[in-house]
Amino acid sequence: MRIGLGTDIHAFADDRPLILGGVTIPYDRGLAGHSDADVLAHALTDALLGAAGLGDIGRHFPDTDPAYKGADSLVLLKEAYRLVRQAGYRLGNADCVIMAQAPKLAPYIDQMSRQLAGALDERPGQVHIKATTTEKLGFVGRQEGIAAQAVVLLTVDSE
Ligand SMILES: Nc1ccn([C@@H]2O[C@H](COP(=O)(O)O)[C@@H](O)[C@H]2O)c(=O)n1
Ligand SMILES: C[C@@]1(CO)OP(=O)(O)OP(=O)(O)OC[C@H]1O
Repeated sequence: MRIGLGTDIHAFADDRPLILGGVTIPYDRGLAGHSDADVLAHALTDALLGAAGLGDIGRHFPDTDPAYKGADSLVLLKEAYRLVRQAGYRLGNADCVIMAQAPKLAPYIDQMSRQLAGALDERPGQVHIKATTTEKLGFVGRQEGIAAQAVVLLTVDSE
């Protein structure tokens, strides 16, 4: 088995949709980024790449490349996992946490699991997601942005 850790942070921005785990969340602001700024999908992508020893999201999908401007992060996640599978690994499970003071994310968590697992062609039960505030502390608490972390376990693919 191999373990991987991913962390990502994006600042809030006006006039952007808020997309987390492939789900568009109704809110008055979104996140700034070169892609759709799906901070959760990016953290999971980095965890998968890290576990397989394949670097990070910026190495595979640079934010200097116009091809990824406005990119759907689920497409990037899917491509990263294709590389992970090609390297001979398969997802055991992922556990993720979103740090957001607002909005309330609990109603959307199951949908995010389905979206992320769907992009990987794996089962929703393999991608667990949680949300927490930071009790109004720090940049998350001041509602300046959202952070996400993910850990994954990969197994050696026996197929
Ligand atoms: N953006 C968020 C943050 C948290 N939740 C849910 O609320 C619970 C309590 O959060 P605390 O930060 O006060 O511990 C947390 O366990 C989540 O279920 C949420 O839905 N959206
Ligand atoms: C996804 C990419 C590429 O569009 O851009 P961003 O949306 O800015 O996201 P980030 O997590 O800062 O880095 C990865 C980038 O390469």
